[in-house]
Amino acid sequence: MKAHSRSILLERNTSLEGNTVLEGNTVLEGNTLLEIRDLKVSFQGIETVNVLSGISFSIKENETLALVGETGCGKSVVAHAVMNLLPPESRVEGSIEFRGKSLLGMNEKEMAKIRGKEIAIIFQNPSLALNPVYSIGHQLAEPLCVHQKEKKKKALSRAALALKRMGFANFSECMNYYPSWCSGGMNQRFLITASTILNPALLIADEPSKGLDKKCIAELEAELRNLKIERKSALLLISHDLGFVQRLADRIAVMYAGEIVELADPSSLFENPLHPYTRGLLNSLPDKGFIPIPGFSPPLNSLPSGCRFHPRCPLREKRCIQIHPEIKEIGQRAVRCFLYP
Ligand SMILES: Nc1ncnc2c1ncn2[C@@H]1O[C@H](COP(=O)(O)OP(=O)(O)OP(=O)(O)O)[C@@H](O)[C@H]1O
Ligand code: NI
Repeated sequence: MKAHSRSILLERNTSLEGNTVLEGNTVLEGNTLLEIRDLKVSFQGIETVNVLSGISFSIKENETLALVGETGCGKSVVAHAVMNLLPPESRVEGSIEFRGKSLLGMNEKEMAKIRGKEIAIIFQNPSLALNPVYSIGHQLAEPLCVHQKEKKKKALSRAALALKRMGFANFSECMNYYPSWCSGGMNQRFLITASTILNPALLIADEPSKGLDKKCIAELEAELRNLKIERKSALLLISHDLGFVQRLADRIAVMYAGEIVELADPSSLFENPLHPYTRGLLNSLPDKGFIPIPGFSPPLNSLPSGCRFHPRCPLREKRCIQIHPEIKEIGQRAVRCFLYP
């Protein structure tokens, strides 16, 4: 079966059966929705900084893939590259395909048709993403008018229905609220309603749980799970919160200093982390004793030679200092480390 020869990082649709990914111990069937291949992003300023190097991964229909890693490792840049929202001073190489179509080659008009409708994003700061001068109802109805040419009245009633479906018992009242009247948690839920009102095949959520209290995080988690189960959406989930990611993701990609160092399903990753950085990251969790990884992530404009993690790695060998390791596939997972030949 061709599916056996596929790559774990890049799962191409090579057979009519579609591809499979591991979800815990169960196998998910589905077609590849998003495929990122050897993505490189640099920013040109006084000096050129290579922010992403050789990022490759794919997301299937209905799959949740999480990107985790310390601040500044490049998670949001991946999200912005997919949405074609990087600033003009950026240089992008590699390929990003959505349903087999290249997103990088698209002009703004073509991209506008995909944004919101096929791929939606929840940005890192919900209060900034909602417009303060329009009511929630207006902001929810607008994409329906723009993308689906819906009449205002019908769009408003569909918007109210979307809020009801999102679990707002007082959905009619919510339609008239303004973002400044509402809590961060509530705005985050409005934003998810707005982002998913057009039923996108892929939702990108950049730190959706940031700044929310425990109750709001639980609600958010239930909503994201709902999107997956009821609407069959795929999700690219970016988060610092490893517990949140563990509960929601089908696969987790661990990033360090602009590259993926490990990719695995949550139970393999949490029970048997392979990369020394992943091990360090897990040991720094409260229930594992809060042991921080010594040192800091290297600045992206002066990366160390060899393995980017070697200055902080307790297991480094001579070759780690000299040679940059490639990412290698081991069964259903992938790791970038010489410990795994
Ligand atoms: N427009 C830009 N110009 C120059 N450098 C940038 C630009 N945008 C991002 N960067 C740099 O790219 C690197 C990756 O940033 P990014 O926001 O993707 O990190 P992140 O992993 O999302 O971090 P966080 O967890 O804090 O959100 C950072 O070093 C950042 O300073
Ligand atoms: Ni970010």
